[in-house]
Amino acid sequence: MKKTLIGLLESLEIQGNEDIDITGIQLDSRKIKDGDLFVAVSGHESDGHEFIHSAIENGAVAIIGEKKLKEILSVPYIQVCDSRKALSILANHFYDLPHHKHKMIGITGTNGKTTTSYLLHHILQHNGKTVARLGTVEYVINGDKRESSLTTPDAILLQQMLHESEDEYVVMEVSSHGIDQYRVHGPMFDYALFTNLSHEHLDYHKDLENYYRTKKKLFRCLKNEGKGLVGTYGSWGERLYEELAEELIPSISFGQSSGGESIYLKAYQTVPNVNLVFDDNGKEQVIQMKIQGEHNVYNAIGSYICAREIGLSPNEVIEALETFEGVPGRFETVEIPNGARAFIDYAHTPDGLQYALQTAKECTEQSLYHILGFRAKRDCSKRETMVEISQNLSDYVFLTLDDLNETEKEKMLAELRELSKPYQKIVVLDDRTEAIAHVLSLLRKGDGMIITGKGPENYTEEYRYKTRNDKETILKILEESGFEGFKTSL
Ligand SMILES: CC(=O)N[C@H]1[C@@H](OP(=O)(O)OP(=O)(O)OC[C@H]2O[C@@H](n3ccc(=O)[nH]c3=O)[C@H](O)[C@@H]2O)O[C@H](CO)[C@@H](O)[C@@H]1O[C@H](C)C(=O)N[C@@H](C)C(=O)N[C@H](CCC(=O)O)C(=O)O
Ligand SMILES: Nc1ncnc2c1ncn2[C@@H]1O[C@H](COP(=O)(O)OP(=O)(O)OP(=O)(O)O)[C@@H](O)[C@H]1O
Repeated sequence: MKKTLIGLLESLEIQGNEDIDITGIQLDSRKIKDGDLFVAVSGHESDGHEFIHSAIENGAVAIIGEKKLKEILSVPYIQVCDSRKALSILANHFYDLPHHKHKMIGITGTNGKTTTSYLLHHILQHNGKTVARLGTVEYVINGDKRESSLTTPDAILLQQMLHESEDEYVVMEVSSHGIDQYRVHGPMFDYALFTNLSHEHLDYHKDLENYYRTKKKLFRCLKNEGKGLVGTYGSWGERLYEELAEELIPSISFGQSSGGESIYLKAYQTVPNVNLVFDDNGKEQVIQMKIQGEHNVYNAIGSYICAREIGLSPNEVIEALETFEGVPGRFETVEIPNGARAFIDYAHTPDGLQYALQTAKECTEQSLYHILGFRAKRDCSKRETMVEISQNLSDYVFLTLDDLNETEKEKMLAELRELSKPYQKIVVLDDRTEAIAHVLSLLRKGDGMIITGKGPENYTEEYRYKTRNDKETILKILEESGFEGFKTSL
């Protein structure tokens, strides 16, 4: 790709005569190549403006920043009000407004983004459409899988992938960080889907009101003909739906009750599998899925409504939903030959944990064992509530390590011990894989073990078992114990 600086600046409405070629845009001075434009942002950890010289040394031919510099640079410097916003606009233009090529579906909410994006991907693909999917687990473009760096990639990577993608549809998760940092910006979505909102990321947003307002901004990124799809099974969704109506942003709701919607849930069952009965424009429909849990009732109906809005028939959507196998690390099940079960789930918020444990409890006839930890340097204010939920819904609780995020192990263990103090049945174990081995040795017919927090994510710490993640650990221990014929849900 090649664009002129002045051509790019026109999109920012800044005058100038810097007639030089720009061959790439970078946010990180370490990634700069000859001919790139470097955008300096005032970050949360460091200040991008401090890396301007290093960017120039690495080959940057122009710099955009939001601070007045004390010196004159050897390359043009353009000062803007907000570097991240400018970056979003520039990246969009650099890659020729690639959202126009696709039907774009943005999914936001505290929980259920990944699951809903997988459901929609599956429904559309099952019906012969080509689909890109961007989110926490991976980025899939033109059928190729790439490692995901952030749930919502930065504006440069996002626009680059949208440009590269030849897919008709793009289903992407939009995090509140992504919205706040203008990784998405401007009218780029055909559909914006809100799943729910609950306690999460308060280290970043400070309170739920700010968190909500940030999520709501996604609905300002709808294209002219775009539509909002709002889960109203929680009070924040109800509020959002009302506010969008007041602001004349076309949207439809999905939830438990009929508030005049054309599609609404009539009844459902959550275990052994999700079964839904709902009304679609006066006709009763039934879906029998392979996945479990009340939360997946809402994820299924949200994806159903989106697929119907896109133009698929009820049968086309239902047939696809009934063949959906599940999402890696989202209530993934391992059937142990002695009649016990293990569940791996990515729940890392109080609300998600409530749903995950409730589902595990419903799937377990005897005792339920819960193994959980907390990622260090992430919203600590949710930890006490999560421990309380675990204490209430499981019979035995084991607190162990999650991603330490460069925190001292002893410091984290002390925090876990403090959290466990009020509860007698909570045990703190420092090796996640040993905690799994210990609980596996206790499981009898009818018992369940649920491990939450990491889903399919790989360990960042060294443990006794040299496995990469919770699922691998379970399978390795079962193999070593001589169990044969165990079945996994994915
Ligand atoms: C808290 C947060 O959101 N941080 C994001 C933010 O980083 P930042 O503002 O703190 O950047 P910084 O590290 O202070 O550095 C400032 C600038 O200096 C630049 N720099 C830095 C060093 C250097 O040598 N040269 C250089 O140019 C950096 O590239 C950056 O542009 O902007 C960066 C560039 O876009 C992101 O990579 C970074 O995500 C970090 C890695 C992160 O962990 N983010 C998480 C919290 C996040 O965004 N998660 C959400 C999902 C959450 C969820 O729903 O679970 C996501 O969408 O992934
Ligand atoms: N609709 C929902 N409501 C509440 N909890 C949910 C819902 N869907 C999933 N969960 C719970 O949240 C966990 C994470 O689900 P999922 O990955 O789909 O959410 P997410 O919004 O993508 O989260 P993240 O952005 O952190 O990856 C699941 O493992 C489950 O425990």
